[in-house]
Amino acid sequence: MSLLRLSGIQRLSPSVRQTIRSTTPLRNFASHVNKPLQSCIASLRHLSFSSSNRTSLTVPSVLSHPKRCFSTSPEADQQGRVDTQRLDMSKFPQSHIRNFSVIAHIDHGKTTLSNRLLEMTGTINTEEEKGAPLDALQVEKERGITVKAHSTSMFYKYNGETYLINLIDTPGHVDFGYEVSRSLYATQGAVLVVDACQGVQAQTMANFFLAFDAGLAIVPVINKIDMPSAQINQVQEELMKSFGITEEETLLASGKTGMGVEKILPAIIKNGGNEDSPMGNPAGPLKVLLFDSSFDRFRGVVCLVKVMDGVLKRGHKIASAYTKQVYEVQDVGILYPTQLNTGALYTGQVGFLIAGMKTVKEAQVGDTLFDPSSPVEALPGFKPSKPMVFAGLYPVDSSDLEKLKDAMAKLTLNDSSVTLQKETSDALGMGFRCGFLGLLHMDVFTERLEQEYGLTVIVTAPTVPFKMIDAEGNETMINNPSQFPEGEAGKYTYKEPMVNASIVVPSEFVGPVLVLCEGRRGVQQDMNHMDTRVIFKYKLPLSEINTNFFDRLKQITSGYATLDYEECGYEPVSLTKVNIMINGSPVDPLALLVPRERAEDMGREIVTRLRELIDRQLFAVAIQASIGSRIVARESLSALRKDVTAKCYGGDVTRKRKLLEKQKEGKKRMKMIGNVEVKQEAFLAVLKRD
Ligand SMILES: Nc1nc2c(ncn2[C@@H]2O[C@H](COP(=O)(O)OP(=O)(O)OP(=O)(O)O)[C@@H](O)[C@H]2O)c(=O)[nH]1
Repeated sequence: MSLLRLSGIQRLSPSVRQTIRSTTPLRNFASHVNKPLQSCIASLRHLSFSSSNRTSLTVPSVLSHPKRCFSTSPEADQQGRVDTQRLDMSKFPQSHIRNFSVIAHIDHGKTTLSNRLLEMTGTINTEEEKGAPLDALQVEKERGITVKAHSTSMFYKYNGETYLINLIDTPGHVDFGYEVSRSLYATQGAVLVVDACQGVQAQTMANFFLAFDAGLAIVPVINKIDMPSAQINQVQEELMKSFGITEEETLLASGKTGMGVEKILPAIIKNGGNEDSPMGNPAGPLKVLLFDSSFDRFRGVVCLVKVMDGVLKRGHKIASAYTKQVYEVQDVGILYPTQLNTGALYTGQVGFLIAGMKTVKEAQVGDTLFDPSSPVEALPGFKPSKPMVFAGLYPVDSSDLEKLKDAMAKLTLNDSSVTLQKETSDALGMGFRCGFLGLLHMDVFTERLEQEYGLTVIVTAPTVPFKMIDAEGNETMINNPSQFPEGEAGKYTYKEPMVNASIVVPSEFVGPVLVLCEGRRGVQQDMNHMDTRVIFKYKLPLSEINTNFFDRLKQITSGYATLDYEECGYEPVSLTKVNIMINGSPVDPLALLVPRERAEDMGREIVTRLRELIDRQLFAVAIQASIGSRIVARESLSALRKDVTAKCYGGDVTRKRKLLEKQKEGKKRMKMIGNVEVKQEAFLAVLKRD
């Protein structure tokens, strides 16, 4: 068995190359395929996916450090466990280190498989630890999704030698793609997990090409082979057709039962050989890549680092290339799976670092840390993640504003991709305009506010960032419909963010998917057949993807379609604002920016939907949509008071109180707009489209 890696490019047959070229949704991979390896590496060095939100690699780490050092490793027991009390990290030279990420489409079983590996190597032992050590956030456990990449080290004995293996479990959802790209930067290999029932899906392709472009060794694993509906042969064919991965290269496993999992670590060690151990100069001046950071209430900022050259030791001084600040290393070690102080990390090793940084802003992801007495050239760094969805967050109870501010400040300590700005709404009072990576990211953030800080918030209709351009060509970003210059809109031109979307769908659903994409202003770029499935590539406005596109896609394909997308620049749009009024008063959080040609239809659709979402009140309610001063739609709610206690025969006070309490509970996520109660669903009515 051999690992697929950069040098494997030449092995690909012309038909496979063609398939990769035509089915590659996200990168211009084809341009590297036919070149000799040297020029291929040279061009990879200069790869800069400038238009990509997901991709932030610029120079694959494997290419930038020419030296390696080999010697022997320390003794471990048969399972690979070492005496953590006397752990000497200097005993793990580069030849005995493997750093790899686990990548896959969402729900294909990365976390389950990663946990199996930790169990197998004795890294986790107790039942509690086996729970879900790699999905640490409450929201991750509850939803069964990974939101943040999780790094863990383990020891593994192979052919009498102990290896230090660092595994990074990455999120599968497209919103958190930036976590995948920066994780890949700290690794030399990637385990590509593919569900045996679902086969190659949209994020399988996106993540494969991220890893492939970074020159990583790829270990393909067909997972969930215990499932009765597993179609191993078919998935194998898809891997061959999509990526040129042969049957001999593929491992079969089940993260759930543990079947076949024992072959994964040997594959990572053996097949890559020393070629896949991390490079770097152990005798060189200290150079450390900071690839992730989090905030610990007790310990301050915890950085995740990879030592590129030299040795990182407790007590030594380090400087940040980004902030120019100097710190003293207070603690350094590996995550096993919790922090284990080792006093030092050596070239090629991945672990944590605590250096008295006060906020995560000081711990800029992609930063280079070095010895201030021996300055080094900074690593190229990562492109910062850019928020693509903006929404207002308002406390249901206005007196919670300060609490909300504090809670958001704390949450953003751990999630620097969220942007915050104070805003005031006529209808909702004081709140915050927040920028998120996508709708799931927004959902997770608001859920964490509720779970971790007990705060209930109203989220207003999300909008994408538009560009407003004046006659001189000056650009202003518009993240809120209230910034739209209604009276003088004609003085400006507008641009909207676009995405390149890849959709994988069974052939029988081609028709409905075409109709959906065209209806959402999509322009087809490509369409390819892969056995019984079709891969579409569409250029679509991001605002269209954000309005229940994925839900509709799932509905019309009986749940089979998968979607991946990445930002691909801005295109002109003729923009206008639709205002919504309740009983004659404009409700600013319900306003939306839409293409002029769709504005009237959208106004009508939203007013109809709001009619269903706003409860009847003691008085009549009029809901209207207007464009400028022109009313384009109107719906009315007649007066009615729903008496929830009507069925309680007079005397039973306790029962009556219980019902009223229940009704109160149901009103929790509501806001009074004028004298009309508007519930959370109404604010998100704009997200729904037929
Ligand atoms: N039958 C079976 N089910 C599995 C296997 N591996 C994972 N699952 C199930 O598949 C679902 C998703 O598993 P996860 O490990 O959370 O998937 P993931 O890829 O980490 O998910 P994200 O990080 O959210 O993308 C869970 O319900 C698992 O129990 C397997 O080998 N066999």
